[in-house]
Amino acid sequence: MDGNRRFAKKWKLTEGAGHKAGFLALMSILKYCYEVGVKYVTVYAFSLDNFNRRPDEVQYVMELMQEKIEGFLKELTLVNKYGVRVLFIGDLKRLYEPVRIAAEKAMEATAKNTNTYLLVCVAYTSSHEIPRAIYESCQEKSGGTRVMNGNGSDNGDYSNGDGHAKINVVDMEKHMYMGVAPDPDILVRSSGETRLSNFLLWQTTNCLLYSPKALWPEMGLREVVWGILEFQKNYKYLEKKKKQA
Ligand SMILES: CC(C)=CCC/C(C)=C/CC/C(C)=C/COP(=O)(O)OP(=O)(O)O
Repeated sequence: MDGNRRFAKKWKLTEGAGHKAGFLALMSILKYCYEVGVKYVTVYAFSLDNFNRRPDEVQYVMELMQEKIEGFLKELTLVNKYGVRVLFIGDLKRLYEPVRIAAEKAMEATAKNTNTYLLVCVAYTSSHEIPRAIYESCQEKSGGTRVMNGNGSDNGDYSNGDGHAKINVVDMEKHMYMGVAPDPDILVRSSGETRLSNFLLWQTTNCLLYSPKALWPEMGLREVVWGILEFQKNYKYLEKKKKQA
C-alpha cells in the first residue's frame, strides 16, 4: 500500500490523514475484490523496516490498526455472514501489544470461515520469513536437537544426524508464514513503483507484477478492473511458466 504520505503531501494533509485515507482505500478495494470473487487478498500493511520510521508515525499507524481491528471485532456478525477469514502474517510479537491482542482475537473469531481470505502482513519482510522457515524446518527435521556437524564442531546447524539438515521446498512452505495461502497470481504495487520491497519474495516466482500510477489512497475500481484484465491477458503465459517450473 504505497503512497499514503505522498498523497498527504499532495493534498496538504497530515501524514496521519494520508494513512487514514489509505485505510479507506483498502476497504473499498477489498469490497471490489469480494464482488469480483477474488478468494485471497494479501496486503502489505506494515513491514519490519517500517518500525525504523519516526516513533510518532509508528505509534500513529499502530493506533490506527488497533482502532480498525477493534472496529472489525464489533462487526463479527457481518464478517461471519460473508465468510471472511482474517489472518495476520508476520512477526506478531513486534506489534504494539493492544494491536497484537486485537489481531489474535480477529484470527480466532474468523478461524472457521472459508469463503474468502484476507491476509494482513504486519511486522513482515521476506528476509525474516525465509530464514525463519529454514530454521523451523531444520529444527523439525532434527527433532529440535542441536547436533555436531560433519567435522565435529557445533556451528549451530540443526541436522538429522549425518551433518546435513535435509530440508526441501515442502518443509519450507510448511513453515512459511504465507504457507496458509496459495502463491499470489497478481502483485499490485501502487504509485507506479516496481520494487518488491521485501514482500513475498519466495511466493512470487510466477506472479504478474502490476504497478498502477495511482498512489495507494487513489486506488479504486478502475485499478482493480485494469489489474484483472492485465492478468487475463497474461494468464496463458503465466500458466505455461508455472507448468515448466
Ligand atoms: C488494520 C489495518 C490493515 C490497517 C492499515 C493501516 C495502514 C493504512 C497502514 C499503511 C502504512 C504504510 C507504511 C503505508 C505505506 O505508505 P507510505 O507511508 O510508505 O507512503 P509513501 O510511499 O508516500 O512514503
